[in-house]
Amino acid sequence: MECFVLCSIQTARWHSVFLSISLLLITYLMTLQRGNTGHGECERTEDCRATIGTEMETQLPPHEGDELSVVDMHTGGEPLRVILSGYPEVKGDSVLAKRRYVREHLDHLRRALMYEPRGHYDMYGALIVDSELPEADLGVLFMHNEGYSTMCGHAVIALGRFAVDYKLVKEPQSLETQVNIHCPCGLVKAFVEYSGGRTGGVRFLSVPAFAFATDVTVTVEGFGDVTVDISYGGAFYAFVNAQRFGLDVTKSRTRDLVDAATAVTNAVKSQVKLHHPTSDDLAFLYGTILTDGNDDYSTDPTANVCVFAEAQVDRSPTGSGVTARVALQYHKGLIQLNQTRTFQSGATGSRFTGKAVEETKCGDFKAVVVEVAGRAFYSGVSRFVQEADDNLTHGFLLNLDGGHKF
Ligand SMILES: O=C(O)[C@H]1NCC[C@@H]1O
Repeated sequence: MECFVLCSIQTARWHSVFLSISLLLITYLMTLQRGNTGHGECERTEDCRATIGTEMETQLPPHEGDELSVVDMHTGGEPLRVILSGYPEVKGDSVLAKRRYVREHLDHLRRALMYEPRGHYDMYGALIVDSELPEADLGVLFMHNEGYSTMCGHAVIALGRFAVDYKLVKEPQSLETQVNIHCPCGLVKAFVEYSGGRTGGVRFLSVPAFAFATDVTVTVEGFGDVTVDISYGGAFYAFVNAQRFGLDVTKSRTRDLVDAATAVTNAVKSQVKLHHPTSDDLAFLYGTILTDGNDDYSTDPTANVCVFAEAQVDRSPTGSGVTARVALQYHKGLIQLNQTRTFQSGATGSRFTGKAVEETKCGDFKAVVVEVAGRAFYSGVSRFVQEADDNLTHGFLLNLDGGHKF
């Protein structure tokens, strides 16, 4: 009897321990099933994910000020961050005046979008603005790691698609839709392929391009006297065969190519005075393009690497650089009108084509209209925010040689 009672009590104890463990286990499993997210209304993990997804689309995290929304694209690997919202009104009665305005009053937004943590050293951006030209479909300001460019071919190729896809121009009627883009250097005409409801490759006719000076000798720190050509394709570039530095644009270390090109840029900036017939705003050296030296006409591709702004490396063959290089080749009698050449990026191997299509003038310079063609792709959309107590929110660049830049 005594044993029966004791044994019953013991059995009851075991039952209650078993029951408690079971309850705990069931609660734990239910929590797991709910995703343990705090979204009590969703019963299953998939429902919770869907709920979070919907909320992510509509709800921003804690922040102060306006969000900055963008569409990210790339052309031959070179990024283009197209800014959709977040900028205040850009004042100025011309695209060039607007470029001066953003440099003086809104540069913190360039740094926020181009620099880390939202961008990176080699990020590139486009801000769509109104144009004073009646024939322009849109105006654009270009931005990079140092400031604001006057021309950007890879961006024009991407913006051509963007303008059609985002209905900045009327519905495409034919296999090619024209988009007139007013860049700081002038009106650039882009032609966007359109078929089966999708936009595709883009060709553009740039502003008059000309050889500014050939066989100019400058003294380059670390390399001695170097002979360069200087040409304009909406922006000024110095051109040098990479062999001069014992380098190969497709095989050498990018660091070595950047160092040589940057040294040339510094030398030309300090030793050669540039001028442009239509505006002083255009009269500056944007960068140096190292080439493989294959400038005689050939159906084979010719490679180059463009180092522009503050030692920024173009992943694409550089639309404005191709324009300037074609003008230089034409000036030297190495190519004829309508002879198409293929230009390959030494950085990624991506390709553009380029040809001179018409002779023209730019002030006293004999110039050519150059057509460049390439293809851009979409890579994403983002909504960026800033928190007032984040002291890195305005952007910074990590300097590999030490320190950082804000
Ligand atoms: O394609 C271009 O013309 C541009 N790419 C980056 C540097 C140049 O602005």
